[in-house]
Amino acid sequence: MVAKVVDLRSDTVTKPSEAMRAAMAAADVDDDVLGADPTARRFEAEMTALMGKEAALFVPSGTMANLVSVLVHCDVRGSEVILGDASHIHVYENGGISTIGGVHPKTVANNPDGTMDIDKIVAAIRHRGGALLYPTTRLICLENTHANCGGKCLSVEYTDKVGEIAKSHGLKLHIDGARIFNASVALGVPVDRLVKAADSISVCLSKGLGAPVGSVIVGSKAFIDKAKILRKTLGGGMRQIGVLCAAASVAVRDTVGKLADDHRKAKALAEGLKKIKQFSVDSASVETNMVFFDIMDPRISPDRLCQALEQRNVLAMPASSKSVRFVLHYQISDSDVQYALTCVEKAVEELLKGGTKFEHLTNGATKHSYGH
Ligand SMILES: Cc1ncc(COP(=O)(O)O)c(C=O)c1O
Ligand SMILES: C[C@@H](O)[C@H](N)C(=O)O
Repeated sequence: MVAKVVDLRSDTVTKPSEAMRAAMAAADVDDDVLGADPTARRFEAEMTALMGKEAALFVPSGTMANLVSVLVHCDVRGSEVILGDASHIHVYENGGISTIGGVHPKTVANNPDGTMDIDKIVAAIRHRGGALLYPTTRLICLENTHANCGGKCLSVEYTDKVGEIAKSHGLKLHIDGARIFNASVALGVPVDRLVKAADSISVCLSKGLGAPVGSVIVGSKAFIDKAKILRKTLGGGMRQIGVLCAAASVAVRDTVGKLADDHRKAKALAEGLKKIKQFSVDSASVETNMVFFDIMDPRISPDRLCQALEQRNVLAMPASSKSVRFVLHYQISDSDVQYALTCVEKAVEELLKGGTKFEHLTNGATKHSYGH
């Protein structure tokens, strides 16, 4: 019998549900480059309505969704985008907006709650008069929820305020909404209201929503028309994508309602971790499905803890040289949370005794570190 693995590395690890697989098998498809895949069109129309925008475009990944969005807004050489110094776009997307798009990043410090100070955003906007010397600010990017800030939610009031600043300075606003549904559920704000101020949003279908692949960009029709061309330029024009959109449609239908449970389980996990005196966990700050905790004992490193957990079939990722990240998703049960906590307690005991011999890692849990 294969031992069950409790995979807390990310909410990207879910396997497609039976309903998703059935929808994939039955999907009505066509060549989406030569014409229009009917299931993709239907799904894009669903997302357009759900997000309260004019149009939507399915893309293979969140990274491509952000890249395409930034490049559409910053389609003139010398453009600059204001974004968080801990944002996914700036830290985890290989600098694609610059290396591929030639867009200059102007980082502003992310606060622990995922925001950037409003006055620092305004101060980062280049004066038009400096065009000979300076890049030209064209875009502001937010991230909601904020992955590197513990899955924190940006409020609708904050988002609207940044939107007002963008508009008053002739700029556009993009939201990296990889987990926007987590924010919507945690805040109790309808998702279309939460993103109302944004000109474009990238929404990951393959994270907490549990679809096997993909993201969707939403925005104005003119924006999406340009995004579609750029998607093709980047090699993201795909053929019978109805197979993927069918699963994504099931994911949106079936999993949004489960996100609150993910948040509850994250809280429960954080409360359990808080009882381990070698850890520092701010369980009160857990707003959605992510739990970050610091290891305060020098005998225990994030890598060694993750290795010891892997030997008990619990998978996690180091988040920095002294912290670990657990991410909850709908395929983690309450008993899995309890099992993981028991394994953490045993791993800590073992590491404190110094008795753990580490086998060669099999699953790659600690080959990849989330941290930066
Ligand atoms: C906040 C955020 N934005 C974008 C992405 C990129 O998504 P993908 O992995 O599908 O490229 C991720 C993680 O995957 C993320 O956490
Ligand atoms: C690793 C990172 O790119 C991914 N978005 C995650 O949160 O797991």
